[in-house]
Amino acid sequence: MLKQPANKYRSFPPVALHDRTWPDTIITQPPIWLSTDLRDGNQALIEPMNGEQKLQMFNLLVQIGFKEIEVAFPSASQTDFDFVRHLIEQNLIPDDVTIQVLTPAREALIRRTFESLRGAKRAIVHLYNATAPVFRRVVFGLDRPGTINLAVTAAQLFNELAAEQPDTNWRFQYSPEVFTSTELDFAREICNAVLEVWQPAPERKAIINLPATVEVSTPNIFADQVEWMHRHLTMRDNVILSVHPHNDRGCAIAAAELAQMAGADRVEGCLFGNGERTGNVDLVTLALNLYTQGVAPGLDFSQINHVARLVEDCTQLPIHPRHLYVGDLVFTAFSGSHQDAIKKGFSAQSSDDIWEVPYLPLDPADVGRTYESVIRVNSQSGKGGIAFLLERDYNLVLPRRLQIEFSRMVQQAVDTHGQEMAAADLWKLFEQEYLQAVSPIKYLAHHLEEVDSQQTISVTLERDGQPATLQGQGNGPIDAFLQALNLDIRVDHYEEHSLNQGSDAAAIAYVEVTSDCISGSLHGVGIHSNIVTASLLAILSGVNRVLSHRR
Ligand SMILES: CC(=O)SCCNC(=O)CCNC(=O)[C@H](O)C(C)(C)COP(=O)(O)OP(=O)(O)OC[C@H]1O[C@@H](n2cnc3c(N)ncnc32)[C@H](O)[C@@H]1OP(=O)(O)O
Ligand SMILES: CC(C)C(=O)C(=O)O
Repeated sequence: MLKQPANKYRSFPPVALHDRTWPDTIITQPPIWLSTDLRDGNQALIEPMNGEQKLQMFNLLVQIGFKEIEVAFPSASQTDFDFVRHLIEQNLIPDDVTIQVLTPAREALIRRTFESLRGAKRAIVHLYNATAPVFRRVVFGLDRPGTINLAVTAAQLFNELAAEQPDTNWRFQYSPEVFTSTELDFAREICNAVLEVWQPAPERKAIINLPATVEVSTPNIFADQVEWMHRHLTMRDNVILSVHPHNDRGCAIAAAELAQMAGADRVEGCLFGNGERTGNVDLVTLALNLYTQGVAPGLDFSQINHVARLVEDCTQLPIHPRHLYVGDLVFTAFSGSHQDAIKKGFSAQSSDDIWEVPYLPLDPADVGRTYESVIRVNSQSGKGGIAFLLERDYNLVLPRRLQIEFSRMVQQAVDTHGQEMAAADLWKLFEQEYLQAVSPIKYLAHHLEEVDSQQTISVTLERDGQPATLQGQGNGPIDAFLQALNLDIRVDHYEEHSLNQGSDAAAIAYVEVTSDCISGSLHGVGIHSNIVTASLLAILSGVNRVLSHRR
């Protein structure tokens, strides 16, 4: 890399728009959406879609709710031309959907484009030519008037060819390609010249589309450019102002949002940001950004995984696991403090509240994702996440101090194996550590009697493989059992809850025990359909663990 990049690259000049209004605007409604997955998205694929894939994608876009879909560059290839014919001849375009096609400002290609649309009920024909100085100089060898002449001549041909097919409801769109690098006064001049030819009317608006063909500035500058055009275009009332951001600096989403604040009525882009180089603006993210601001986007992503898999099939491009809203990991927290806050957030959230679960800007259920993957445990996790998984999948509501104790064991296990632990792995470890702690003392049976509000217990145990029956008395079964055991072990804390519902519900008991022969405390856990038996099992689990942890 250069030590002095300024010798090779220059910064983008700001727009002199000191009374800009867009910073104070709030987006309260969705833009008109135009999907260009089948055109700009398609032209960026290693292998462009075949007719079957194009149809699959078209049907998906219709299902999602797009009303304007750029379906092809008909003069580019027979596949594209045939696809447009197929849609029209097979009557596959719903009445509320308008197809759009793109053509450069070249006579033969414009004629071929109109030919592809023969018999269409409605269509948007989209004309483009590059207008930025480097293109005028290097690509076309044209000065400003020459460039305007190219666009105007093409626009006139649009009028003529449309007149030859009067049964079609035509709408026209013009893009000064590379608008972002075009002088604003020239962009205005060429757009106005094209509008002059088309003479749009309120019931037949023209679309002026401002492409960030290459994103070259911060999004606030793009917003200034859009606001400037919004204010300076003639016939603005008869124009739908559209934007077409690419993502070269990674700001396409911001650019599209600020552009809407600056006056854009319409946004062109692709699902999941497919498109030339770094992609077109991601329409899924834009729509869900609106949704999480409480604005209905008019596009349905309630089964986002289905959309993602189909798009991957058609484009042969994988979606990154961290891709906004859709990636496999975007609703997943591994880190302990995040998991703790999410767990608490879920408990505090009720279904009719404003969504306020920490770290989750969107309820995964709204896009058809389950809560399954929200919390996953690895070496970065803490007690909150572990407790969440055991509660969600096994109905365990672990006392806080047991959470702390068990999370140390989990930490040790993930440190040793270096791998994620699923809920089933956590349960296995929990079972091993607490429920299978049956040595040296194993419970076999008990009998309990109450005499004069004193409990008398007779317990049959196996100690080091030898059967033994012990008797004890106390003011409750736990007290009586501890008396019967006659060990240096105290129960400091006891909790119990049912694991499932109904008459065959099992109970789980948790005890925290202390002893002079260990430092601190340890927990024991027991599960049984009889609540007293569950408590006795929990005490024995605690006792066995103390005996095996003895100093
Ligand atoms: C930013 C965008 O995404 S714009 C859309 C870009 N998409 C595509 O290019 C995909 C489809 N394109 C194609 O299939 C082909 O490029 C075609 C069929 C359109 C044209 O193919 P060819 O005739 O072989 O020309 P080629 O691809 O080399 O295009 C360059 C020529 O078109 C001219 N050209 C480029 N854009 C335009 C335009 N918008 N209007 C008029 N002429 C244009 C160039 O000046 C150049 O002309 P020259 O040959 O006289 O120097
Ligand atoms: C044709 C135009 C709209 C385009 O695709 C671009 O400039 O990126």
